[in-house]
Order: sequence, then structure tokens, then C-alpha cells
Amino acid sequence: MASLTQENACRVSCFSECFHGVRKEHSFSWSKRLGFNRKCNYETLQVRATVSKIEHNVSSQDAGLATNGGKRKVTDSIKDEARRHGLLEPPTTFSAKYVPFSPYETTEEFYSLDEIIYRSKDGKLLDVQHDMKALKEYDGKYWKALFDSRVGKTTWPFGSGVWSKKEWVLPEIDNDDIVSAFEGNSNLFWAERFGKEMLGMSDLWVKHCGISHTGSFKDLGMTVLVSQVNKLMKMNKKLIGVGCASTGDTSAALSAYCAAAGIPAIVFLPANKISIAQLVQPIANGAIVLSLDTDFDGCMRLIREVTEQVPIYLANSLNSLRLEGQKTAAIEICQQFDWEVPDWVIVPGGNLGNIYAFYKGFVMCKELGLTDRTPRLVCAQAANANPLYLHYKAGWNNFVPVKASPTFASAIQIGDPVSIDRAVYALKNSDGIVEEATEEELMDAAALADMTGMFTCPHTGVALSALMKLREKNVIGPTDRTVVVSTAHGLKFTQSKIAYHSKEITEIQCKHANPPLEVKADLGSVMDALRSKLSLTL
Ligand SMILES: Cc1ncc(COP(=O)(O)O)c(C=O)c1O
Ligand SMILES: N[C@@H](CCOP(=O)(O)O)C(=O)O
Repeated sequence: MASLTQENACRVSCFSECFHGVRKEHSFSWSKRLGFNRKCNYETLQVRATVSKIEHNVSSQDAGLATNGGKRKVTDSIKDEARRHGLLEPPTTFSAKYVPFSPYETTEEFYSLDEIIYRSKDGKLLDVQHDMKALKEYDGKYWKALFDSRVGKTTWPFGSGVWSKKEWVLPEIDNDDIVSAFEGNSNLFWAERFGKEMLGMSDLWVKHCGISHTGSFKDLGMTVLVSQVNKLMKMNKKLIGVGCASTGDTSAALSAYCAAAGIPAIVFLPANKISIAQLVQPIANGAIVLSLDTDFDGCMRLIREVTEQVPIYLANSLNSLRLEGQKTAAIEICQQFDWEVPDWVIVPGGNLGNIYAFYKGFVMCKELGLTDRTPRLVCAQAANANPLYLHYKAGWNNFVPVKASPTFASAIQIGDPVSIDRAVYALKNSDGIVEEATEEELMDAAALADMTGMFTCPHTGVALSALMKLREKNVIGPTDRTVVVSTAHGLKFTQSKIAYHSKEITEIQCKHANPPLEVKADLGSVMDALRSKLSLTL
């Protein structure tokens, strides 16, 4: 484990000021004054990357840096540096393969991860199965120490929250083939005020998976999928690109990771059903963007047909590689609590890959001795797109897809989720619950959370609203350690926030709207405004 002691870490800080856009239906006076232009969807993008070397715990000699006065040679990359220390040796001990997702039956069927395959012979979804016997050769203490030693480093590729768990994710990939933006390691926010003041809770946390390279949790899965595609292309497998159907976040992640690797990306988007910020992401990253006159389920059907005819690799969560990356968020939560397990984890659900990914991550931690139990899972859906909720309420009998209606939680406007079987399995086995939130409930919940310092997306609003309901019924207790998974950055969804705070959404009351006051620029008017707002008697 020589590599564990090497801490030649640099810290990369990347600030990205997101895009602002307003659709016609959400434009209004103060938005224009703040610089939101109704016609051209004014946009700004600033990305500043500051790379500063902050510490060297190994000698320059050890780090291979001696030849340039302790600095990395101009021609070197962090991959070269890792290679010199044998870090890029292909691991031989651990392995994984595809098996049919059939948890209640045994089967001999399996496939190599180097095959291009998404379904079993009889049409089941696939699952990535790890050689658990090999992983169990090492005890929980070993894994905890290994994973903990990698946090906050830039040692390639372990500076990524996903690849810091590489042995549990894609153990056989050569580190040189990995395409990573050092995703993961997202902050776990103690929602102190929201918990105490709104819910009487003392141990409420929000896992900010949306504070990420492309602004959503999709980065966690996409680094794995695009890395594997990168490997397949190097193996000369017949592939011309990678494609997905998307409600905006999968497409953003796919486009960014493909652009980083120089791989063509093709994205199918439902026209006028995703936010401007989400739309501009694949455009900016040079993807082929098809805006289709259908909904997400229609886009999904089309991309499946296209990928059957053309060698385009399918990047939706139907592809189980994605879930291997996404499951690391669950492992990370345990790690952030010093390997203690929360009582509840609440995840907004759409295509339903993520709820299963969380389940998988928690189960793996328990099976490999890092934790002693798994949390209860809650999947939260928008009432306008609630097929899982209806299925749960019907006692899990006879799943019926729905036609999803428009919702502010547009990324989960999905009526026929691909991973329904995986989600049902995860929920049944975690004593899980499904809740739903109306448009008013989800927007109010997001606004309330924002008032306590967050900047939540509507999907996080769905999860927070589910929490509020379960707390009200006392299903979730006041001292239960609870984690709400925030799946995207609120800055991707400024249109709906602007509409809410300007009270432009006629169907709901917008109870917590906080529009700016338009005040004449003289002291008297300013004082009057402050008096009324602050209840001053002066
Ligand atoms: C922001 C956001 N939240 C939640 C989800 C739901 O995740 P899943 O489709 O894995 O259920 C998605 C995508 O579907 C999303 O983009
Ligand atoms: N919200 C998703 C919908 C597709 O989900 P996926 O996980 O199957 O790719 C998106 O952003 O496109």
C-alpha cells in the first residue's frame, strides 16, 4: 500500500458561475432589471480553475519530482507521476461482470464488462456483480483505512470520490483509461435551521450531489461509463459515439465527459421540457443535440431503437455501469459520518436508477464489514409523475406506467421508469417508503430550504416535501439521523425560482415568495421600505 502514504496533493478549486435563462412564460419586470433578458436568454459562464500545490508529505525523490526543483516537469501529468509509483498497474485481484438483474432466481448467465450489452437473453436489466469473495479477503478496517486515505488528494485517479472506491466500482480498468473530473466528495450539509425550525429535528443533513462538475449527481455515473467507453474504443470495439435520452442532467454529464475524452456525444432531449441552463450544457460541450417533439419517455424509446441499429453506446441508467458510480454517494455518506449509518435516506426518483444505486452502495458497505446496518430508504416523486408512488400504494401489485404531466421538477417528469424492478427491490429490502409532492408542496419546500441558506433544485424540493410529510406523521422521529439527497444544483433551475418569487405561478400561492422591492433612490423612500420590512418604529 505504498501509494497510501503519498500525499503529493494539489487542490483544484473550480468556480463555475452558472447560466441564467428565462423562458418567455416566466419573464417579468424585476427579472429584466436584474439582467435576465426575455428574448435572448442572457447567459454568462465563467470558469476559473486555480490549481495550487498545498502539501508534500513525500520527499521530492519519492514523488519523482527531483529533476525540476521539486516541481512537476512541464511534460509530466499527474498520470505520469502516478505511473512512476506503479499506481497504473492493472489490478489483478478484483473483478466484476454483468449478470441479469434477477435477485430472486439463480442464473449462470454472465457477460464481460467489455461486451456491449444492456439486457440479458430474456430481456432483463443487467447488474454489475463484483467478486465479493475476493473483496472479503480484506476486512472492513482495511477498506475504511484505504478509502479514508484517499480523500482530498489529487493522486490519479483517487482524488475522485468515485475512483477513490475504484476496487468496488470498476476494478479492472487501467487507470490510464479513466476519464474523471475528480467528481464526488460532495459536501454533506448540516441543515441545522431547516431541521430545527421547520421540523423539530436535530440531525438533518443534505447530501449536495448537485454541487458537482456539471451540476448534478449524474457525474458520478458518467465518469464510470465514459471511462469504460474510452477503454472499449482503445480496444477497437465498433463504436462511433455515446448517446442518451435526457431530461437535462444525464445529457449535460455525458457531453462534458465525452468532450473531455474527445468522444462524440449524441443527446435526445424533449423539446421545451428542460431548463435553459441544462440545454446549453451539451451545446457548449459540442454534443450533437436533437431537440425532439416528444417527452422523455418518447426520447428514451427512440434512443433505444437508434442504438440497436447504429453503434452508439447507450448511456442511460438502463446501462448498469452508471449505477456503479452513483452508488459511491451512499458509501461517501457512511464515510462522512465516520462509517456510521443514517436512519433515513430520502432520494428523489424519476427513471429510478439512483434509488437502486444508493441501496447497492449501502448494502456493499455492510457486506464488506464497514457498517453494521443499512438505512431505510424513501423515494420521493412529483405527484405529476408518480408511477412508483401509485405502485407502492397499490401494494406493489401490477405496475402501470403513467403519462407524466409537466412538473417544476422537470428532470423527473418520467412516466415509464426503466429501473422500476430495481427500485422496487431496493425499497422492499430497505423497509422503504414512497412519498409524493404536489407542485405547491415541492416549490414551497424548496423555497423554505432556500430561506435557511440552501439553493435547492425542485427535485430536492420533492425530497424535502416528502421529509416534511413523514415528519408530520412522526414516521421520521425528531432525533432520527436523516439525509436528504440533493440531486442537482439550484442554479440550473433559476426560471422556476424566479417565477415563484415573483408570484407568477398562478396555480399556487407562492407562500414564501420574496420579491425585491422597487424603491426610489432617495433616503426617505429607502427608509420607508426598511421600516415596513423590518417593522421599525423609527
Ligand atoms: C436532478 C435529478 N433528480 C433526480 C433524478 C432522478 O434520478 P433517477 O432517474 O435515477 O430516479 C434525476 C434524473 O432522473 C435528476 O436529473
Ligand atoms: N433525469 C435524467 C433522466 C434520465 O435518467 P437516466 O439516469 O436513466 O439517464 C436526466 O437528466 O436525463
